Amino acid sequence: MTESANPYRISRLWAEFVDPAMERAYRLHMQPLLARHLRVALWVWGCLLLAFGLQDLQALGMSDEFLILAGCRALQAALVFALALLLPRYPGLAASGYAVTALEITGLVLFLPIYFLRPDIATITVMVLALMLLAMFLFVPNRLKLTLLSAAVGVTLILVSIWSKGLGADVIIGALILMSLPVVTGFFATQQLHTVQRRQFAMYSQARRANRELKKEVERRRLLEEELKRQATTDPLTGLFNRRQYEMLFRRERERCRRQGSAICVAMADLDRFKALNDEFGHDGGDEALRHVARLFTSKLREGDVVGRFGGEEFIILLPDTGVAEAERVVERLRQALEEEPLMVAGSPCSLTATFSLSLVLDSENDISETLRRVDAGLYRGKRSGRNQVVVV
Ligand SMILES: Nc1nc2c(ncn2[C@@H]2O[C@H](COP(=O)(O)OP(=O)(O)OP(=O)(O)O)[C@@H](O)[C@H]2O)c(=O)[nH]1
Repeated sequence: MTESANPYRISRLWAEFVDPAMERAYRLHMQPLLARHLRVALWVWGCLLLAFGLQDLQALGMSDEFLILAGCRALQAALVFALALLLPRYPGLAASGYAVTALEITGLVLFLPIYFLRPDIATITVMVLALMLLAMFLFVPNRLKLTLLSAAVGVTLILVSIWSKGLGADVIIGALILMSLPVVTGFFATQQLHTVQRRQFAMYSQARRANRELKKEVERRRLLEEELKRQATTDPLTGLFNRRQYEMLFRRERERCRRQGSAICVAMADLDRFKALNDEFGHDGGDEALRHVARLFTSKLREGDVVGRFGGEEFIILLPDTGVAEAERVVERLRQALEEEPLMVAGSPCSLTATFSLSLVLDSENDISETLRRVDAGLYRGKRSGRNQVVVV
């Protein structure tokens, strides 16, 4: 992957993902946490504003100066609490950062009057502002570039205020150095924190993506395995069990019936004069007829019964837990259904019958081929004596 195509690349300066979509995904992921942290910061901020108001009252009494400062603090506290109350409903306000930035800049503007109204603590005011700048970086969750914008506004405002009071360049430079310290410290500390958080998110996203790919691969392999198993066990033309599978099913059912003391019968069906049908409708028409027979047999039998394709136009039917009399009824039902169900081959109706032979599996027979030898003889008899009938051997 080239550097520019890497969606996890983080800008060194602003500690944000270069890819806007990834940055959006990160902020959406962090939104609940950011909203929670911001709420706490806002409540602390609002309470501090009110506490400072009490201190102003103590120092200034009920003077005009106090009322102006109190008005500024009350307005700022109201805005801070309003955002804190809005956050649970609109957590997106925390992730975008614009609302917090507007609040920070308003806060800095409303903080300034104290510098003019209480000249006795002007130096302390500048130091408090420096602390506020540091707190903005470290405790108020916001995007780094937006916090830097707020800090730049704060520094400019205080420097202009100092200048407007007619103080010398040395004082202005001193204030600038004092302000730079928290801004630089806060900037680099936040930059590191944001970079680490985004790296963690990148690792989390990569792990999630790898997990998704893995799940897809597992599903693909499962389907492939199922398909391979289906191909290994079924006849591709009719979808019926192939010889290997019905021989295995015979052994299993034979064993189960033996344990449970129940009977098991095996039947064979051979389509009558199938060669003629092939000759008349072509090989494709013959295939269509074979699929029709497979569907018909499967639909007329019980779930536990087994239908397989022996080869060509011959079918095998295993009837577990079934005695000869019942098996004969079942097979006769198949014969009649085949005779009666309309079969359309290549759009034309065509009559199709089959000769059936069936037998009970004897105690001595453990392999289907032993039973089939006898069943096959019955089939031969049925063909010779007119076809379209059920022979019990
Ligand atoms: N279309 C198609 N025909 C098949 C397939 N397998 C075997 N056949 C055809 O089935 C026909 C079987 O013919 P025969 O064994 O002579 O038997 P029949 O014509 O059904 O005559 P009887 O069994 O005596 O009633 C042959 O023409 C084979 O080519 C197959 O998969 N598809």
